[in-house]
Amino acid sequence: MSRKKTPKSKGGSTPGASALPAANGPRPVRPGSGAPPHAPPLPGRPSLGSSGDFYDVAFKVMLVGDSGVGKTCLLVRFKDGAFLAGTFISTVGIDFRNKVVDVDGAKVKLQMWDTAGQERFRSVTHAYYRDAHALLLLYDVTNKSSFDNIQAWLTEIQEHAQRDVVLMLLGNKVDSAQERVVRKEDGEKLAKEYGLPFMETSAKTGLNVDLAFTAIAKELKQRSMKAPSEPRFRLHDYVRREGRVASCCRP
Ligand SMILES: Nc1nc2c(ncn2[C@@H]2O[C@H](COP(=O)(O)OP(=O)(O)OP(=O)(O)O)[C@@H](O)[C@H]2O)c(=O)[nH]1
Ligand SMILES: [Mg+2]
Repeated sequence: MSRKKTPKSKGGSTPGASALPAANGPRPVRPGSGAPPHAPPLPGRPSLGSSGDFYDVAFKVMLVGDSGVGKTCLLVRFKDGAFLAGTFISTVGIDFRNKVVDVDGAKVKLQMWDTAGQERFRSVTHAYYRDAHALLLLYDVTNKSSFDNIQAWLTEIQEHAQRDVVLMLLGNKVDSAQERVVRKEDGEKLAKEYGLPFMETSAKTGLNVDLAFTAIAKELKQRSMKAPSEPRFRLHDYVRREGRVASCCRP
């Protein structure tokens, strides 16, 4: 996979681009951050997390992609069911949130790492790749350069993440139909090229947000706890079958 040179995204940065602070500079991370997770997956009987949550197994899920594609909003939508409208506050370094989800009777704790898309924090995020069990790679359907940069992100993932990391491509902000510049077909084509499961999402409306995280949780849970008699979970098929299409306006 070769690193593709691409122009800088609007308000964002590319992996491999030079470090340039945002025009108005990043501000501190949003409240609600927890302590960094450190435990490996823990198949077995329920454990008690530091925040008092019981779970059977824990996994680390990392969100990556250009600055402004909606990583933090996607995470907040999944965790709290809310949309962070208003002023864009760029993530500084890395932020952490936990959520325990029920997957086929098992309590799966997702330790979610929200990375900064800005290039100047890239060395911080590099350190976390190798411990991630799953990666959600986002682009913004209203921002062509964030889509063009996916190839460079994949190169970065290949360099720093585990070989068997679960990876999913998400095209976010599909609610912004008027501003859409990346067609769903283009996302599908790219995903197919790299053998990735793919969905379009909206942190604003919640479209496919729970599904993306649930699909990841199912895949990871099966990898660590699958009973011999249990049929194999097929992530691609699940995502294709369950994924919803934005109800309006294809370009
Ligand atoms: N319309 C629409 N806007 C969104 C959506 N998701 C995020 N946004 C907006 O896009 C901007 C950036 O969102 P963030 O979630 O902060 O972006 P990020 O990827 O975390 O950016 P960095 O922290 O800099 O890497 C904010 O103004 C959000 O309100 C979405 O699904 N639809
Ligand atoms: Mg962010």
